[in-house]
Amino acid sequence: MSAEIIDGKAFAEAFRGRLAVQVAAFAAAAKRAPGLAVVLVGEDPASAVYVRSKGKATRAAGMESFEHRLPATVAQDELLALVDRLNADPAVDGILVQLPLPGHIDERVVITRIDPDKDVDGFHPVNAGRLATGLEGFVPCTPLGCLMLLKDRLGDLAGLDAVVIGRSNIVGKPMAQLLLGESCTVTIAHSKTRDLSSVVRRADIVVAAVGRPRMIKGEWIKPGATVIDVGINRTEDGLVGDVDFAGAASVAGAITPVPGGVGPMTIAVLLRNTLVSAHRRASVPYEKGSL
Ligand SMILES: Nc1nc(=O)c2c([nH]1)NC[C@@H]1CN(c3ccc(C(=O)N[C@@H](CCC(=O)O)C(=O)O)cc3)C=[N+]21
Repeated sequence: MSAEIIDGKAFAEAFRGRLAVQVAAFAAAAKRAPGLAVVLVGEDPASAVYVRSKGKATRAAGMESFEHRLPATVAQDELLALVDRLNADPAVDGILVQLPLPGHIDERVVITRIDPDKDVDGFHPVNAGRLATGLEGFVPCTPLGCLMLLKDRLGDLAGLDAVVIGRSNIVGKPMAQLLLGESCTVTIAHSKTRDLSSVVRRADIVVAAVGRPRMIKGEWIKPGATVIDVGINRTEDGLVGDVDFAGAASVAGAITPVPGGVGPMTIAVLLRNTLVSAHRRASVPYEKGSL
């Protein structure tokens, strides 16, 4: 058996096309475009690439992109002052401070300074709490993108066994919350989990977000399972995921590739969250479920 390859790149492109139509409708109603501010501290080349592709995608969807570049040596207070200005700027619906930040800056302090209602990354503890308690807020882009791919393939997820490998605040924990919200039976596995292969073998849905190249082996996968690979690891053989793709693709029912799977969904959901924020802030109603 050979798995269906879930084409996240094509899905994200189609989704961004639908978003552009909804952005135009928002702009006509609100007399302004949705605005996303991206803050990049330092010159990390990989981060600079992401920030550039976010800016391109933002403009292509008809939104305004405000890019702020600060030197790696910037004082934390100066970064916080920029966040304060963006919080107060009516043209800014979404604020993203690219992580990681230089060592002398406390990421938690910066993230908690962002207005939770502009926190389109969904990283603010208020948004984590809203997700955990079922309140409206912002959900982190990568796990929400993974959920969109899962629902597109599987429809109703209720009752399915889901295993999330990784417990980060950015992917693992919110992914588990989302799957729980869909009435999956959710297991969160991590580096201290005993007998990981047996835990993975139970799962109808496997989400791998550990950041270790090809750690999840094909023999661990239940035949027919859906495998979502969040890992982006730069290795000597190029970009690889957390899942041994060749091994898993021979047993899974469907699997996301790296690249071209989850990554493009992250940016598409960032635009989606920004448009949702714009609607809420401008009190322009939108159809729930259409975004
Ligand atoms: N506050 C914050 N929010 C983020 O969302 C955030 C961040 N900081 N810091 C960096 C990571 C990384 N990230 C990616 C987004 C898209 C791709 C993506 O589209 N990847 C392509 C491949 C790109 C390549 O070739 O490198 C793919 O998987 O097909 C990857 C990684 C968002 N991040």
